[in-house]
Amino acid sequence: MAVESTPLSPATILGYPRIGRRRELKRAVEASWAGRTTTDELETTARDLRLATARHLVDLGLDAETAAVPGSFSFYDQVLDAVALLGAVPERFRDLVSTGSTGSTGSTGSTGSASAGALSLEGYFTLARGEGDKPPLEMTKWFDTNYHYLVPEIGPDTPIGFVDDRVVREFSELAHPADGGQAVVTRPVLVGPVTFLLLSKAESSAAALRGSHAHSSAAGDEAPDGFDPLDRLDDVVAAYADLLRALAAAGAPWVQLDEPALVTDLLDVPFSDVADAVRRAYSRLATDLSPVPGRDSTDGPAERPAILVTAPYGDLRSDAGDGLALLAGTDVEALAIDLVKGTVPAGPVAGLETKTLVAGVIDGHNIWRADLDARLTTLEGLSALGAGAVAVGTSTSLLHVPHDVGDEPRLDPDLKSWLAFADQKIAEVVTLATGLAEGRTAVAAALAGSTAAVRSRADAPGVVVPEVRDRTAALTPADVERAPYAERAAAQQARLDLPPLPTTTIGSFPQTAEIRRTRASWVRGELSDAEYTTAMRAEIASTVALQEELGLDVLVHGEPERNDMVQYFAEQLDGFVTTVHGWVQSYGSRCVRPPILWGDVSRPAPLTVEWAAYAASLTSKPVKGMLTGPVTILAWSFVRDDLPLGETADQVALALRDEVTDLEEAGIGVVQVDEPALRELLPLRRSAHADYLDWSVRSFRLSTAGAGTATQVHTHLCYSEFGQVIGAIDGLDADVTSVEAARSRMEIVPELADAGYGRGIGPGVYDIHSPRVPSVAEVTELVTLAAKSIDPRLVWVNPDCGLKTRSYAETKESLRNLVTATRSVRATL
Ligand SMILES: Nc1nc2c(c(=O)[nH]1)N[C@@H](CNc1ccc(C(=O)N[C@@H](CCC(=O)N[C@@H](CCC(=O)N[C@@H](CCC(=O)O)C(=O)O)C(=O)O)C(=O)O)cc1)CN2
Ligand code: MET
Ligand SMILES: [Zn+2]
Repeated sequence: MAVESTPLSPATILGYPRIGRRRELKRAVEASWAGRTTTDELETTARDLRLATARHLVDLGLDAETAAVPGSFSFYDQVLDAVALLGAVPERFRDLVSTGSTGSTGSTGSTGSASAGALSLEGYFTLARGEGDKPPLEMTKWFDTNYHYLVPEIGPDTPIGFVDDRVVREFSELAHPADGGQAVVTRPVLVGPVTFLLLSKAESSAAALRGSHAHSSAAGDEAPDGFDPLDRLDDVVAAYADLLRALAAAGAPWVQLDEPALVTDLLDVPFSDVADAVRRAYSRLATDLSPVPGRDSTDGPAERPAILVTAPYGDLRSDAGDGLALLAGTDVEALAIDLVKGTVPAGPVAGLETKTLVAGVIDGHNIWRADLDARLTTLEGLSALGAGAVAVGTSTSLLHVPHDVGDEPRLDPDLKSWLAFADQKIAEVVTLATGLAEGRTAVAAALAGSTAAVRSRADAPGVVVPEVRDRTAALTPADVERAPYAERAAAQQARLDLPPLPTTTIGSFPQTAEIRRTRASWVRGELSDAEYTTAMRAEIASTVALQEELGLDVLVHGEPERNDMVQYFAEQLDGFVTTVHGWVQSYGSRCVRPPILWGDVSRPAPLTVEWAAYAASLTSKPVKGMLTGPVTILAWSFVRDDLPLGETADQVALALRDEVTDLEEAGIGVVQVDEPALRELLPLRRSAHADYLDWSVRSFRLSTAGAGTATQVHTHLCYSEFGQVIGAIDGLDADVTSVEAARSRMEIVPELADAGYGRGIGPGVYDIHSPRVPSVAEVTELVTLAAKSIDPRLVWVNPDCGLKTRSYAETKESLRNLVTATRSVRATL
């Protein structure tokens, strides 16, 4: 087998959506979880999907033989896949592991402390979803995206070995398809060893014994003294070496190792430590293992495939150090760099002369059709770097974009001509590769089409709306200021008359299958607008009645009318369009359809007032109006690339500001503006933080500062490691801030107090990511803890986040316990 001679294809992508064009994988996975199908049936569906996808990518122009097609499938998450590959299972799940025969070709368990064993597919899902009293692996945002990965827990004794050859089987199944049809030689994609460990948290042995789990921030806090997951690098690398041997034996010419940890400063690891780890890992994998047969005058087979290391999501070079020079200094055969977010040096880079440079010139994280002419110029300029070869690629995996613009018949044709989803991006990559190899004339028609689309977009009505621009241009510092907090707090208490430790929820109540079915019928035209409104009002009425019965103090309408907290707003604002099939995986089987923000934003009519006012008409308790903030609307949409984000944020903020005024006029005295994505949009490089925090905080304040003194403004943040934005939380100037805190046992409260935060704070006492019902004792303890760390008059009691993904049974019981516990603590104040 002439594996050594396969050069990497000149046109490739770093990854492709795996959920399926019609969310086939989501449906199959959820059916299997619900027990409606067996795991064998799930495996079959997944295999069919992988085969069909690989052949589809070949049809789109990726080469079937030169590893152009990435093997980037996952049942749930690529980081969890690495945990399974390594058998790196936390103590509390160790009973799920079989240590006997694993069915693996290379299950030598290369190193090992505790014996590493393979997880079944059910076991794999159990790590993701928890079971009984065993909480799942924690979930957190993947770089600056709305994708969430599962956080590995690695301790000094965590088993680590090559225990699961799923990747090898997935390669072989496409290289030698059982149906005798088109074979595809893929490039298996794995999280690289350095990134894997940098994203892991230290497993606390104490927590492992208790069966509870260590908290998210300050990983290592409870872990054995001084242990750092990176201490296990040699073990992880040894297991990867075994995997690479197995892939080589199966005939894989290339493998892709993703190392995005190299583009961020946010992991709090000095560059010198990262550099040491990279050098050590890749000297073992790339230098010590032979990529060609017969090295050292032996007749041995190749020991590994050629290696492509990728660094998506940002710039490899920063003030901290030069990650490009670092990678170029290793013996891997190819490097992929992000040329959408990253920059290139002007001159040659030592070490690149023997490597293929995969130039990520097509944006994997946004949906605009590329200016191919400009991108070709960038590609031509890369010759200055002195790489052995240049291939064309995407900046990131295409995981973050929907499948196909052709699937959106309802989009305006002009607008459609400006867009490229995953399949269109593949065509762009292929065109650029042809243009680079054969010259511009070979792709003249495609270049002309791209240029025409870019021009038509720039000139289209709605892209620039003078009235919107005039309004943002006229803003003054006074527009982001409210009266002093003390004055507000007094006016609000006089109006709302709340008890100490007021109880509330974060907004959504369970999105039941019935609500979704009703909306689906309405979207299909089977229900009239009036019938749909009646159904949603009935849902609101029952949610309000439930909250009254439970004895909550500040009620919500429950958000039943929202398909999604961002899509719902985008559907009603000018400047956005939404899609029908544009699903993107957010985590596991959960998907979102990010709206497309294409023009200047304005609000043609009120967005939420009718629903909130209806809820308020049903109760004498205060009802909290519920809006999504400007930063989160941008973070979870595809944003325009022709206007600075800060300016777009101000446009959205002004639309929300008008909504706040309308809510006030409808008699609503409490308004919450959610900003769960404040942390997510934080730039990966520290040098960009001040500017980001400045515009994000300003736009939030712009959206809320029109509120009167007696109107109580709440905000809600979640999915956050708060440390990096703690100053910004104070800067938002909300009267009450609710935050995720149940799993970290309220640690955010003293942190906020130390940072000088002195307004209302609602640390979550109920972890809504799990079906577990918190007991009265547990909530009592958490509330007591919070009231000890900050002035108890500031403390609110609420769940961690909205209840939309929970069932009514759990919700009722949990909220009942929450109210009971609060009353008992109140009695002690
Ligand atoms: N945009 C966004 N990003 C976010 C969050 C969020 O809420 N929104 N939360 C965080 C966590 N991420 C999440 C992402 C998705 C979901 C989620 O529940 N997604 C739903 C889809 C939500 C939705 O758009 N629902 C639509 C469409 C629902 C649907 O699939 N309908 C069926 C038909 C309905 C039926 O007959 O049952 C269909 O189209 O086939 C609606 O309610 O109208 C899912 O994957 O299942 C939850 C959390 C972070 N990022
Ligand atoms: N108001 C929203 C809800 O309760 C906030 C969610 S934050 C992801 O669902
Ligand atoms: Zn939330």
